[in-house]
Amino acid sequence: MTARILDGKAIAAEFRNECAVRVQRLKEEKGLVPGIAVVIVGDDPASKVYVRNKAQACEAIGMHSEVHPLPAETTQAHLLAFIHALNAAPAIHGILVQLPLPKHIDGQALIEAIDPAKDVDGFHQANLGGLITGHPAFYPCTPWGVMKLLEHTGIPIEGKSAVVIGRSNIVGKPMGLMLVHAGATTTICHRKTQDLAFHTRQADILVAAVGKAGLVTGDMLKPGAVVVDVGINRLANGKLAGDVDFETASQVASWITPVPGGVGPMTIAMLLGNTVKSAERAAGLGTGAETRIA
Ligand SMILES: Nc1nc2c(c(=O)[nH]1)N[C@@H](CN(C=O)c1ccc(C(=O)N[C@@H](CCC(=O)O)C(=O)O)cc1)CN2
Ligand SMILES: [Mg+2]
Repeated sequence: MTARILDGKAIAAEFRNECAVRVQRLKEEKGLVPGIAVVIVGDDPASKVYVRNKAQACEAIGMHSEVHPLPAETTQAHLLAFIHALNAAPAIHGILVQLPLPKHIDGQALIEAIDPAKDVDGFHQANLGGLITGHPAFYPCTPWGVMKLLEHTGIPIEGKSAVVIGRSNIVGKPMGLMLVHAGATTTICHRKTQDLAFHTRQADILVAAVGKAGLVTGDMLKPGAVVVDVGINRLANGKLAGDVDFETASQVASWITPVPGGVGPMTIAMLLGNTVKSAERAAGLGTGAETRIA
């Protein structure tokens, strides 16, 4: 079998176009421009690129975006005060703090300081907790993007066996919950899992999100599996690689995401979706139902 490519770049572009229409509607009907504020602390080169890409994507669909670069030595107290000011800013509908943060910063405390109604990353405990009942204000962007990619295959999730590798708060755990809500029998594997291949071979849907280049090889897959690679690993030669060994996995899977061009672009597109949703709520438009996953 040679897998079909789940083209995140193209699917993200389609979704951004839908967001652009919603932004236009907000402007015309409510005179409101959705606004996002991104806080970045320090000089992490990859983070700077991601933040720039987010700002460009927002501006391209007519949103207001502001990036607040702060020096690595910024104090926790200053950051908290900064977030409180953004919470109170009426032109800002979405706030995010780019991760990773410098070691002296308590990132979770910053996330908890964001108004959950503006937490467009979906990382606040109120939103992650809301995933249990299926009704968070916002879904975390990466797992929500994965759900959109799965939807694109046209393969029903209900009743399928899903395996997520990775148990982070921002990808693995919310991913598992979203798959459960969609009706998959879901296993979350992680670094303590014994015999990873035993689990992955049961998976109709496999999501790899550990940050270990080439961890999943073709022989670890069930033939015909849908394989979604969240990993973005920078190799010594400067190239990017996913957590999945694309060459061998694409011989066994039915669908597979590339790296780059798979999940990454979806993460940014879903951030736009969350921010537009927040602005729609502020304007009294929409019910939120369109972001439901189950
Ligand atoms: N506050 C947040 N911090 C981080 C998040 C997040 O969702 N919120 N996720 C990642 C970084 N990230 C967005 O912030 C992100 C990473 C990668 C991509 C992307 O499009 N990747 C490209 C490849 C880009 C490259 O060349 O390096 C791809 O996969 O095609 C988008 C967003 C951690 N921090
Ligand atoms: Mg990708």
